[in-house]
Amino acid sequence: MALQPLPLPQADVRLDPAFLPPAAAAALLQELTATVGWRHEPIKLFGKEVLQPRLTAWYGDAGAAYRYSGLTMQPEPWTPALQQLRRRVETACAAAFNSVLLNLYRHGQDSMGWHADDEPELGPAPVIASVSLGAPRRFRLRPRPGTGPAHPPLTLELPGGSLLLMQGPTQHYWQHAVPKTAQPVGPRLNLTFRRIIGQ
Ligand SMILES: O=C(O)CCC(=O)C(=O)O
Ligand SMILES: [Fe+2]
Repeated sequence: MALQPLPLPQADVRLDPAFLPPAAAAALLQELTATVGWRHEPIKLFGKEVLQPRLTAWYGDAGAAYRYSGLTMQPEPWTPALQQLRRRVETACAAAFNSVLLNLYRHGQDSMGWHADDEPELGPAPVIASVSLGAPRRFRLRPRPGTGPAHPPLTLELPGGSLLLMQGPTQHYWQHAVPKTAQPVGPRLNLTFRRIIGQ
């Protein structure tokens, strides 16, 4: 299959629900779950430090540092499995990436709140390629409050092995989220490949 565009105004979002063959997706999920250096990072929420509702890791080229809360964060070096996936994603997206953020949603209570990936390090039109492994979870898109187009929110189900590409003006005009679910769901591992520009 190939990437198919979603009909959203002021956005360029494309989905391939079957990017990785099931056996390859299952093997990669198993390998990454076991070998990635997962962290449980705190975030500030309304002035209080709480743990993020998911585990994270960050890999990339040595030059792909980014600033976060006044700290310069250095990525872990690419593992062979992540490097191979990066090349495959680059070919499918016709884009180059120098880092990947991994999120492990351990169960239905792990989630990601509404946000846009619009950090200055990602440049004016970020290209974000998102690979999902494991349990399917809902992925929501909504117009950015204030600047987004008048359009209802959209809910997608991202299955294991899928590839979602967000590029062009998407991060300017839209936000996305992975809501919690009361359903019993197994772990889901998501990788967002990014290009960090200019140090
Ligand atoms: O888990 C997902 O599908 C989304 C992850 C995401 O939005 C991010 O890492 O910025
Ligand atoms: Fe995001």
